[in-house]
Amino acid sequence: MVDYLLMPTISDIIRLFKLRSQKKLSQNFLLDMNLTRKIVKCAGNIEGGYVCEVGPGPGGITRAILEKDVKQLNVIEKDQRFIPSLQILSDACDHKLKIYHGDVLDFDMEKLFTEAESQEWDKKSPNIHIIGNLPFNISTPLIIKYLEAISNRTGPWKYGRTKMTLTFQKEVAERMVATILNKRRSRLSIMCQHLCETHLKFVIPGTAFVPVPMIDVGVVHFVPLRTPMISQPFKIVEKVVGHVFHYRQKMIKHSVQTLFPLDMPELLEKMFAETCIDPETRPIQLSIEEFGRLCHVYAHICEQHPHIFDYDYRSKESLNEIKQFRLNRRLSRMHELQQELEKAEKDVTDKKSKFA
Ligand SMILES: C[S@@+](CC[C@H](N)C(=O)[O-])C[C@H]1O[C@@H](n2cnc3c(N)ncnc32)[C@H](O)[C@@H]1O
Repeated sequence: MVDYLLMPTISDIIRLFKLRSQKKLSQNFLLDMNLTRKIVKCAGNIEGGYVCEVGPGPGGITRAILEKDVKQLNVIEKDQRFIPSLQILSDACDHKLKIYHGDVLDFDMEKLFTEAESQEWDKKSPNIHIIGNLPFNISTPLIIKYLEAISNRTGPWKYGRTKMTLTFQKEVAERMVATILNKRRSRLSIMCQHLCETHLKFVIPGTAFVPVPMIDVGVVHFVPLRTPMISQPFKIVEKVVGHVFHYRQKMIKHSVQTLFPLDMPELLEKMFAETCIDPETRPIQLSIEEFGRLCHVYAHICEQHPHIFDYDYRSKESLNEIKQFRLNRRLSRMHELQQELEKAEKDVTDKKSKFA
């Protein structure tokens, strides 16, 4: 156990190393050990376990993790300025703290846990944990990266259903746990909940951080599900869910259309006919099971038309096609109106000649 009485406090470290927070790295520190301990408590029993902390900064959460007598704590920090103070902590705890200087977005975590005991996927979770007060600017891409790894059972999920306890901007955390019909329901709700039990544990007011950010922060705990709720590859689910929420307030017939070229209307029809979903539903009204049906039909369509998966309605060619399609539709409507007008004029002329 580390004797913190002999260690500089986190505030001392910030002062001694003249560490001014860097906005571009979303540095908002937690100096209150009661809060850092509360975050670590949300991770469950980590004693004797292998932990990876993302963005340790001056080490508030790091200390709270070490207090739990873990077997090994790996930390990944991008800002070089924190490395010397983390090194002091590592020396004080018999080097069970391993420091990695780098960017967590392209860090291969799999290698960190080779000594840990793995568990079969459908058994209990291994004693491996990912914990972090995440930098807000990378928290969404990072959780999407981790969800993809969960789906593929790679990285820390090669060892079983590794749990995560991470912080997010409160609104983002609320989106992750939002259930059907909740106004916060979004792409993140489906992506998180189809792969994990996702719990918002508690909210930390922005005033608890140094410097104080403009936002409050939610602590979210993730436990991967034994069986994903949507049994399709991550990329298919990500694409369908992303597109469906593209027009949040509109009926899904508009957003689902963006998955397909306009000159293949039969594919859009197939999506609704085969899923038995009303095209006038709004995205937040769909259950995960209904998203699953949309993903299955979409995957089936992609098997039959392999180019469909790469179709991007925002590409220059697609936008030109959409413009051309709309122009043609308008021209044909004008043509119909002109024909109706000519017919009406002819009727009037016929009637007039009848009464003359
Ligand atoms: C919100 S602060 C949290 C610091 C500390 N854990 C705490 O709670 O006081 C985020 C930390 O992540 C680090 N960081 C930012 N971007 C990073 C990245 N791409 N990879 C690794 N660390 C990063 C920052 O330097 C900072 O130390």
